[in-house]
Amino acid sequence: MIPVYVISGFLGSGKTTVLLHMIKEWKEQGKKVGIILNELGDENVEKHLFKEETIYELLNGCICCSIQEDLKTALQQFITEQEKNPTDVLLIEGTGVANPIEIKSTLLSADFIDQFQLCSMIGVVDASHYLEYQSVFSSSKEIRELLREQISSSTLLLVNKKDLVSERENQKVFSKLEKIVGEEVAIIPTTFGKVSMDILTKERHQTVSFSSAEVHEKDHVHHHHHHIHALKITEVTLKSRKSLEQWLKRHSLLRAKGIVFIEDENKYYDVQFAANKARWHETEKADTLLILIGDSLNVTELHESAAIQLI
Ligand SMILES: Nc1nc2c(ncn2[C@@H]2O[C@H](COP(=O)(O)OP(=O)(O)OP(=O)(O)O)[C@@H](O)[C@H]2O)c(=O)[nH]1
Repeated sequence: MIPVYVISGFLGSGKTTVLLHMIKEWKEQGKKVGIILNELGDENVEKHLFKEETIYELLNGCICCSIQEDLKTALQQFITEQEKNPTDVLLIEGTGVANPIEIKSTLLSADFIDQFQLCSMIGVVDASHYLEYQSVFSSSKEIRELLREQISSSTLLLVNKKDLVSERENQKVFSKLEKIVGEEVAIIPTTFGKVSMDILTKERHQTVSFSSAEVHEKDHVHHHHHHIHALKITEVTLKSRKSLEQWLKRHSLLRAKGIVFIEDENKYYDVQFAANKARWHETEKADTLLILIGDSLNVTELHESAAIQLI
């Protein structure tokens, strides 16, 4: 049976960061890692990060309606590929708006239960935005419910971005999370997802393998998160980095990522915008594009505004 680790968490919480950390550690141990990535939007802008791994992508994941079918196909492909190209461990990263219960129930279904061993459901929480996302004043009911689902289905919680919060706030987030998951689930504060592999890979299936009746019942609850949209803009040339940051903030986007060309500097950048902060890394020449993700986006208006003010 192939060990599987599922990484879930809200948009921009640090899932990919944790994933890269785990891959690096496993590679150092000589293990071969397979990855299934589920991206919102029909393009995986982070593909360049996984040059050496075998990736199975579920693009344009409209989570609740299609993920299970797509995931089944990807898992079947993975099993077929195992014969030629054996992998020691499989990592699955959901989109920031996926409900991990759907991933869990697929892995525990009759088709796969003998092939995969679900070792842990790792939930990543952004400590610097948790309280805001839980507040009735600053987030929608949908986002609050989704976060709760992501948290309550985890068997290990990483409270990431510890560097951005005070000890007091960290403690507050910790207590709130403990109320949801109880004392059995370890809650570990992290910065850039750094945590020892012993903690990450500790077997936690007592809590993972819940009864088949429960899986069945949960399977039939449909969780719709259709208000969260992804929009792709291609051929992105910008005057300055600042102009994009201001534009993203003005439109209250939850998340943006992509590769853009900055005219003022004559350089290409990989940009990651999460929790109202942008991070820039210079990159090689590439096709430019931006994926924008937000709650109840007005797609037409955004396209028009981007065309006038941005590009
Ligand atoms: N300050 C700080 N930034 C972090 C930390 N962890 C991740 N980041 C940054 O936060 C941004 C989002 O991180 P990702 O790992 O891409 O988040 P994700 O959960 O995969 O995001 P989605 O693809 O939207 O689901 C990136 O710019 C990271 O470099 C952290 O602990 N502290």
